[in-house]
Amino acid sequence: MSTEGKTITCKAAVAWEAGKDLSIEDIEVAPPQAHEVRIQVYYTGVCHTDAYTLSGKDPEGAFPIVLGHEGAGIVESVGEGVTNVKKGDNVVALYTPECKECKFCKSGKTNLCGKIRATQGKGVMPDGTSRFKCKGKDLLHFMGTSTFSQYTVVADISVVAITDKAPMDRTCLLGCGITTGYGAAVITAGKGGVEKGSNVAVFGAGCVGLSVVQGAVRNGAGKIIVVDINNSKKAWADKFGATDFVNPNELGGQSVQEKLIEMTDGGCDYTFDCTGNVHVMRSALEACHKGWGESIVIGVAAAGQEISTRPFQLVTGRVWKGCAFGGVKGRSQMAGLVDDYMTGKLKVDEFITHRQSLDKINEAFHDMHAGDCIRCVVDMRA
Ligand SMILES: NC(=O)C1=CN([C@@H]2O[C@H](COP(=O)(O)OP(=O)(O)OC[C@H]3O[C@@H](n4cnc5c(N)ncnc54)[C@H](OP(=O)(O)O)[C@@H]3O)[C@@H](O)[C@H]2O)C=CC1
Ligand SMILES: N[C@@H](CCC(=O)N[C@@H](CSC=O)C(=O)NCC(=O)O)C(=O)O
Ligand SMILES: [Zn+2]
Ligand SMILES: [Zn+2]
Repeated sequence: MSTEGKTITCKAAVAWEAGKDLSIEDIEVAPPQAHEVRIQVYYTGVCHTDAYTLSGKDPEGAFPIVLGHEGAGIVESVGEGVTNVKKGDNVVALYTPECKECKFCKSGKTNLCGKIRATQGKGVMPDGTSRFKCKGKDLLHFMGTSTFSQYTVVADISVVAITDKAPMDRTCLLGCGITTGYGAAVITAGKGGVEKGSNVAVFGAGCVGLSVVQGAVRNGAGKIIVVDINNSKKAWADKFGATDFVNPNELGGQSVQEKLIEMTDGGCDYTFDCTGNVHVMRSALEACHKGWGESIVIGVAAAGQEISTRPFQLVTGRVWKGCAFGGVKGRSQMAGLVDDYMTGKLKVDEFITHRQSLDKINEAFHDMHAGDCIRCVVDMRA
């Protein structure tokens, strides 16, 4: 029996309040309105940003909410006026939408689309309302995607169709972590990616950091130095093609920036913060080469946290920049990433260290904090 045009009751992991476990609930998901798409979510990754918002440290975090933003699934139905995807398409949800017509999209300078950012940040659909209800209460949407529900509704500009040949338990990870790190290295850094032979340091060897390493390898970087406080990450760094590993806690009196400057004859051409720690961000900037070194902030830091350095660091030519979703334009560039995955040019499977079913999604959050987890994929149908 078709569910088109009807409210669907399904399971979802609801965050009722900050700092508490998610609760598996039956929720009602309303049909998609004009320019909206209802997706049956098959798989979702759990990203540190979900944990960050759940912790209560996100200034935009509000509750109750359906978190999750790293999801793949199949379009169940579309609202009026939707032309970019159709019922039955395999899709990836995009927390960085691409309308192709706003000032940002047309600028050619950024992947940040401005069309629905304000409502997305408030946890509602572009018309200002929610499609989720539980126990008579509206639930908020998260990052325009809310993939911790078996069905979700997203704006049509927040979804991209991909080949049905690609396994969804892998493509879900292209919805955030892998794309973010890889894009930061091949799109955001420099003038279109790190150049061949350049020296790179990656702070934090999680899914995002290892994806930066993957991008740096792809672009033929010289030294690729992974910096992490967890020695077990050395094996991971090696696996993805890093040339060196530094544990900042094992440098005696030397600072990590001094160590990296020493290792690279004056400093790195590119550094990436993939930790979300503002002190690490400072080290990453100061480890850059005088005159041209660029540091890219990817990590998300809590409300109230600020970065600082001596302005002299910038006066003498180091550059601080950052990116969301790696600078990748989801609707235009996702198919290329999926192709790269399917043809063996982009590692994805290698990031999956843990798997859980929806009813065990809180375990996925615990896995994430355990130190041996790169990504946990949650099967939303189990
Ligand atoms: N800008 C964007 O678009 C996106 C941003 N993010 C953000 O990127 C960050 C990384 O995400 P993810 O890869 O999933 O996170 P992970 O926690 O998996 O990776 C972070 C790594 O950094 C290590 N680390 C922690 N402190 C330090 C330190 N002082 N020096 C060096 N390494 C350190 C951690 O070690 P340990 O294992 O010991 O904790 C861990 O290996 C998060 O802040 C996340 O919110 C994520 C996706 C998109
Ligand atoms: N509400 C948060 C925003 C945190 C943030 O920067 N998010 C990234 C994506 S992180 C993915 O895992 C992002 O897309 N930023 C651009 C944006 O427009 O939000 C906060 O205020 O800290
Ligand atoms: Zn994420
Ligand atoms: Zn736009």
